[in-house]
Amino acid sequence: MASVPETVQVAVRIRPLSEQEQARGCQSVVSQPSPDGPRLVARGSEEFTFSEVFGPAASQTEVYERSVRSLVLKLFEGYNVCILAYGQTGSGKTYTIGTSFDGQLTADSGILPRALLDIFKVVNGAATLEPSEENGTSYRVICSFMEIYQENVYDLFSHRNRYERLVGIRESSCGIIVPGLTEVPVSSAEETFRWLVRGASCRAMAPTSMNKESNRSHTIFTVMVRKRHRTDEDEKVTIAKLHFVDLAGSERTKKSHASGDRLRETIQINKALLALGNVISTLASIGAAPSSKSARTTFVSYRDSKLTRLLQSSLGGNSITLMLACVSPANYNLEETLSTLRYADRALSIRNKPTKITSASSSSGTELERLSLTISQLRNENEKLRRRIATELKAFQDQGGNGGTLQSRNMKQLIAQNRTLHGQLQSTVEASTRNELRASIAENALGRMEPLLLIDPQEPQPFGEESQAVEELRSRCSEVLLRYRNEVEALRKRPTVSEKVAPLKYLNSI
Ligand SMILES: Nc1ncnc2c1ncn2[C@@H]1O[C@H](COP(=O)(O)OP(=O)(O)OP(=O)(O)O)[C@@H](O)[C@H]1O
Repeated sequence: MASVPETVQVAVRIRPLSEQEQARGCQSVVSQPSPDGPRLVARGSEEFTFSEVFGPAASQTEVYERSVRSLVLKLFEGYNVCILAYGQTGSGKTYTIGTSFDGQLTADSGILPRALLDIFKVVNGAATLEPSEENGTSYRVICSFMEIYQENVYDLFSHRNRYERLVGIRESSCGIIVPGLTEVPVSSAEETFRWLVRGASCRAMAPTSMNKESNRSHTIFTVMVRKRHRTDEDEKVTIAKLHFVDLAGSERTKKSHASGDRLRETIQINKALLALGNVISTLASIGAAPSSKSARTTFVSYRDSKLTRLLQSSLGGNSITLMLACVSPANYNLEETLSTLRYADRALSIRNKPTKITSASSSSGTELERLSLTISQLRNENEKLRRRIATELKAFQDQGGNGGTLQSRNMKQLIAQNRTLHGQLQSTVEASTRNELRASIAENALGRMEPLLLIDPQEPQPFGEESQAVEELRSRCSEVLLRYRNEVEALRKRPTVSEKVAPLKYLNSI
């Protein structure tokens, strides 16, 4: 099995000179000393080394095969994976990720539709990773699509109008969650393509001086794969997520001559990218000297933007991360290109701790997915216990069932303990199911209510008596919201299944 990269992988892609740049007589100022090597030279003298470098002639297939496919397949081992495109506006991020895919696979299709094809080849049995696991393995695939526009998060799969697509993000005991985000179960690549095309059509887009179809938001397309493998002895469930992050392009306001809405967007985009840059710099300094005192005490400011909060587990967290840094080769863009390359160079030092997600305490999955993991874990533990008791009981009976010996007393104790634990286990699973379902329902309701409380600056605002009525309604909604939030917090503080069944560990160690 291939090893897991522990630092963020960084691949740089140099796009070809655009027609506009050629017409302006721009020169290429970025080159590769050797065509397939990892080195790159900018301005003739500044040299960088990355995990991979793709020149202007590199095809979409080459980028996918060399840098992405092996990471996509890590999903099936239970690892979370994040692929993140970064770069100046118009540098080729959306082209490389394939967020603007039109549903037809061609040589120009980006890595996202290619990854979906590979995922469903495994899920639908056309390709197998581990032949021994062929039998008894089942999969469930769920996808979601969100965008961060001007520090608001929108659900791109929602059927509602733009304003009602707003969702909140929340920190929970199992990481960052987005309550109310639409999660769609999908069963084929084609079905997922349709969702991708539909979601992408709702993205905030506008022409800029650098790109006539510039994306003005950051998007995150997530594919979650739940793999359940059953054997006669036990059952293993892994849940892993693959995020495709298409960041909005950085842009110098002076150069773009943006004004009005475009200028406001640019300022917000640059602010979020600055927050991301700060997180990368801090993590890079920690990664460079991981055992130093300062590394242990340094604070990483994930909370500075929604983007960094959502990417927290991908940067310095438990996932395998690939940054695709996209650059223009034109001398006209040299300053932005150097800035992207320095940003990417720093990201190379970030250390992650990729972890397989097989336990119910994972940060992956929906509430119900996590619950199903818990139940499966408990079922396994119970099954092992039953087998052990059956074996010992048989040995006891084979010895004539002499009830007077120490062994028989131990056996009786063990059987009584098993009965008690079995009862405890049943009631804990039931209680946990009820708590988790109630938390999930309350949280979803919370996610739907919060956007209603926000003021949409684009809507005409009420005044006079109407404004007073709206204010009252808003204040009543806030109270309900607060009640919900307290309820969710209280539910989360209740003992978890693993805390309640701690005696099992004692029994196992007998
Ligand atoms: N490697 C490439 N080969 C051919 N064309 C490319 C390549 N990279 C980008 N392009 C073209 O360049 C243009 C800009 O690319 P794209 O929209 O992907 O940029 P972007 O970085 O996503 O920009 P923004 O941040 O403004 O959304 C598109 O017309 C795209 O087709």
